[in-house]
Amino acid sequence: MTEEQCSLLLDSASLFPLPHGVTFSYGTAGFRADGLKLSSTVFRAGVLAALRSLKTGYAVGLMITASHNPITDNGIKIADPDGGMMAQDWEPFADALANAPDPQSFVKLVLHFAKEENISLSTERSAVILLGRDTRPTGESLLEAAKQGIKGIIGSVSLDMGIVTTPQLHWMVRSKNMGMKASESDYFMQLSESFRCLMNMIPKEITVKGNATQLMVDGANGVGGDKLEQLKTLLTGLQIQVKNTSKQGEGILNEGVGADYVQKEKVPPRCFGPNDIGLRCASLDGDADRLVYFRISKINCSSIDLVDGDKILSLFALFIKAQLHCLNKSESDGLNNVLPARVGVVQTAYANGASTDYLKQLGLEVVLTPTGVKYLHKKAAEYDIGIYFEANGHGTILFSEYFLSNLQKKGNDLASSNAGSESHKAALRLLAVSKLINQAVGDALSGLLLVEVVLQYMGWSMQNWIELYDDLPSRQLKVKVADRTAVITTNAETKVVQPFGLQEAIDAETAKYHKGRCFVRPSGTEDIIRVYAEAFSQEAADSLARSVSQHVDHFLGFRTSQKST
Ligand SMILES: CC(=O)N[C@H]1[C@@H](OP(=O)(O)O)O[C@H](CO)[C@@H](O)[C@@H]1O
Ligand SMILES: [Mg+2]
Repeated sequence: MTEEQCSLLLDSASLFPLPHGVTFSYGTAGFRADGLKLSSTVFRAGVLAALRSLKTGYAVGLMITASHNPITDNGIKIADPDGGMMAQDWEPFADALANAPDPQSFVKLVLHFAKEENISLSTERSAVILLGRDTRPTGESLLEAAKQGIKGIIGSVSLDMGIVTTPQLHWMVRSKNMGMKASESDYFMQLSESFRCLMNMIPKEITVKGNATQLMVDGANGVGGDKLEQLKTLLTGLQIQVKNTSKQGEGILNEGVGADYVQKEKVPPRCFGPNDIGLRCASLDGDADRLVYFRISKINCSSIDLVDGDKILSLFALFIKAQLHCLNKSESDGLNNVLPARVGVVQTAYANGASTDYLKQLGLEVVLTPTGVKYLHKKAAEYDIGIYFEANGHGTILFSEYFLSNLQKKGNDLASSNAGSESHKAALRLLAVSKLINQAVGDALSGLLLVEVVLQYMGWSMQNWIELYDDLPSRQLKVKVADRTAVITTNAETKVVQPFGLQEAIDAETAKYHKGRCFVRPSGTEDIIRVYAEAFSQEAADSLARSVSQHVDHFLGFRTSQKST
C-alpha cells in the first residue's frame, strides 16, 4: 500500500470515530444498530466493499437498511458479485474492521487483510460499488459515510442507485456483473414483461373465482409500497391498491404495519379494516424482501387468516411440479427427450410441520438449513430448481444456469416441432418464471407477481390457498439469558448440544404433547434465545413453549422477562 493510500484511509477514518460501548456484529443479515451510532460502521463497510470488489474483480453492492426493525435503527450489508450475500468467510474480518478501536488499528487491519487475501491496493484495477438505501431518515447521512469509505480506497467508484428495495439492489449487482441492463427501469421492465408472458399463457378455460384480480397491499410505510405504485402501472390483468406507502405520509415505517408485524402478531396492519374483509391482502416488510398474505376474518375484524412463507413456497412448489410434468409429457408432443430436473425445497426448523408434511406428500425432496437466508440460498443453489422460503416470507426460486440452458434448448426444439403444445407452453412458463422471480435474493415484489399469476392459472381463490393444508398451532417465545452463546445447537438448529442436559429436558416436555415439536436456538439478530413449539392445539403449543422457556431460564441462570412474539 502506498503512503498516499495509507494517509488517505487514516484521515478519512478519523472523521468517523467509533461510538463508545457498542460492539458490532455482522450477524444474520449485516450490521444493525441505532441509526445514529452507525456512521463509523457504514464508513468501514464502504472500505470493506471496495476490498471485496477488488478481490473478486466485479461490482458489489452496499445496502443501507434495517429491514423490519424500528425506524430509528439502521443497518448495512454487502451483496456479492452474484447478487447473493457476502461470502461468509469474510464476516470475521467485517466484525474486526467494525470494532477496531481507533483509525490506526483500523488501517493496520486493512493492510494486514489485504496482504492475507492477496488484494492489490495499487491502482491498476478499480473497485465498483452499487449503493442503495431504504426510506429511513438516517439513510442519507449514512450514504455519505459509505461514499467516504469507498473513496478511502484510491480509484474506487461508487454508483448511487438511490432509494431502492434491498432485492432491487441485489438484482442490479447481479445483472450488471452478467453484462445485462441493470437500472431500476430495467428491473420493472423485466418483472412486468415476464408477468405479462405468464398471464397470456393462462388457459382460456380457467375461470377466475371471487376477487381474483383484486389485491390490497400493505407497504409497511416503506420503500416497497412506493416501488409497487410504480410497477403496477406497467401491469395488466391485476388491480393493486397499495396502502401504507412511505409517500402517503402519516404512518411510521414498520410501526403496526409490515410483513414481520402481520406474521408475528397475526393481526391486520394499520389502515386495514372492515372494508377489506374477505379480500386477498399482502404485506411487505420495510425493505421489501419479505412477503406474506392474509385475509381479514369475517367473524372478528381484528384477526386474520395468515398465508405465510411456507404456504407461498407450497403454492410455488405445486406450480413448478405441474409445469415439469407438462414439460416432460412426451406422448403429447411426440418427442422423447425428457429434461430431468432435480427439484429441492429448502426450509428452516421454523417451517410449520404441516407444510413440511404437505411438501413431502407431493414427493418433493425437503431439506432444512439453519436460520438465515444465506444458508437457505446456498442450499437451494445446489438443485436444478431450488425453492426456498423462511416462514416469515423471505424466499425465492433459483434455477441453475445448466438447467436454464437445457430448458431454452428444449423450448426451441418444441417451438419448431410442436409449437403451442402443452410441453412447449410449460417450457415457456418456466423460462418466464426464471425471469420474474428474483435470482439474487428473496424479493417481495417479484414474489407477489408470481403468486398472483399462479393463483389465476390455477383458478384458485384465497380460500383454496388457505385450505391447502392446516397449519399446526405454534408459539414462539423469547428468553433473555446472561449469555446466549452458551447455547450450541446441531441438526439445523433442532437439537441442543450445550448446555448439557437441556435437550433431554426439551425432549421430556415435548413427549407430553400430541404432535409436539420444540427447539431452542440463540437469535442471530437479537440478544435472546428463541423458543419455538408446535402441538395439536394452541393451548398445548403455548404450554410446551412456556415450560421449555422455563428450562432455558433455569439452565442459563438469568431470570428476567419472557416476551411473546
Ligand atoms: C425466527 C425468525 O424469524 N428469525 C429471523 C431473524 O433471525 P434470528 O437469527 O432468528 O434473529 O432475522 C433474520 C434476518 O432478517 C431472518 O432471516 C430470520 O428468519
Ligand atoms: Mg427485510
